[in-house]
Amino acid sequence: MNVLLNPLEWLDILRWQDIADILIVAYLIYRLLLMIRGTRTAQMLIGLFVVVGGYFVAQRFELYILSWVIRNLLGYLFLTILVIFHPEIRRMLAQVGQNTFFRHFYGIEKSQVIDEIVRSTEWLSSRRIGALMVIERGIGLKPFINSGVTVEAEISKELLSSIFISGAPLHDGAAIIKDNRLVAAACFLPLTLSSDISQELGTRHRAAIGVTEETDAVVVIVSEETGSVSIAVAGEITRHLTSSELKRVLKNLLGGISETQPRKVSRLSKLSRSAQKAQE
Ligand SMILES: Nc1ncnc2c1ncn2[C@@H]1O[C@H](COP(=O)(O)OP(=O)(O)OP(=O)(O)O)[C@@H](O)[C@H]1O
Repeated sequence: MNVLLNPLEWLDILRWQDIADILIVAYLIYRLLLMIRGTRTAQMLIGLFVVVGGYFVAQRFELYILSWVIRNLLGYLFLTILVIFHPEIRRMLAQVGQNTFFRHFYGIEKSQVIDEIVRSTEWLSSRRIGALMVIERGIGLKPFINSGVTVEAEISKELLSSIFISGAPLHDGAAIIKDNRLVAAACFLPLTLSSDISQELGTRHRAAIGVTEETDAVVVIVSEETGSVSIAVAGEITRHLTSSELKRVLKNLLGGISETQPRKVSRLSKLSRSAQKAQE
């Protein structure tokens, strides 16, 4: 195909499929950029572009050894991308599966679990008992479940609360909820390495953010120091929630409305309003 055609000639040979093709690819790139914006993946992607750019420069100036080295490196590019971006790829695929259309096939009913979680956080927060509750969504949490102690029990405010009482054998670590059941406690989660997080937040909050960077889980945190309740999702934390705010956000995230994008504290009211509308 002659790429030096003038714009009118281009219009002549362009099929509707080509336009659809371009729009789909542009949309996918846009979604990808949205997903990685502000994350360490964005920095890695820039690094990758620098290497690819280096290759073209080396070719242009006939630097044969450098070209050879970069060409061999790029040979592993596909594998490298899979390894570097595997959390994003998993999250992206899970988001596709969580699309409202697909939800109709497996309809998640979590309202009772949400009530028990909220009642438990109220109880824990009023007594300043630290807690970390991870709720599995699309992406399996098996490695984290395996790091703790199997529980396999029906969720109740009493059970959840008693797990975190200081000195209880399972209080240290995270409780994991899967398919409306408490499956494990005392689980170890990966800590986030992000430097954007407030210095006030210690390892409990860092672990909550860490697991949401790698998976699409929703994490509820009660601070032992302040009693403050927070929620973490998609690598973002929203702090100082009241019980009704927590309930609304959990309903929004687990109860049917697709909300998997990173959110910030300032988005809470918007999030809550949309959840409220959905309830009406
Ligand atoms: N990687 C981890 N996985 C699971 N739980 C963890 C992890 N790291 C710390 N925790 C939990 O957090 C507790 C320590 O919390 P720490 O005081 O350091 O954090 P914090 O964010 O300041 O929370 P708080 O506001 O409750 O004090 C540990 O006793 C443990 O229960």
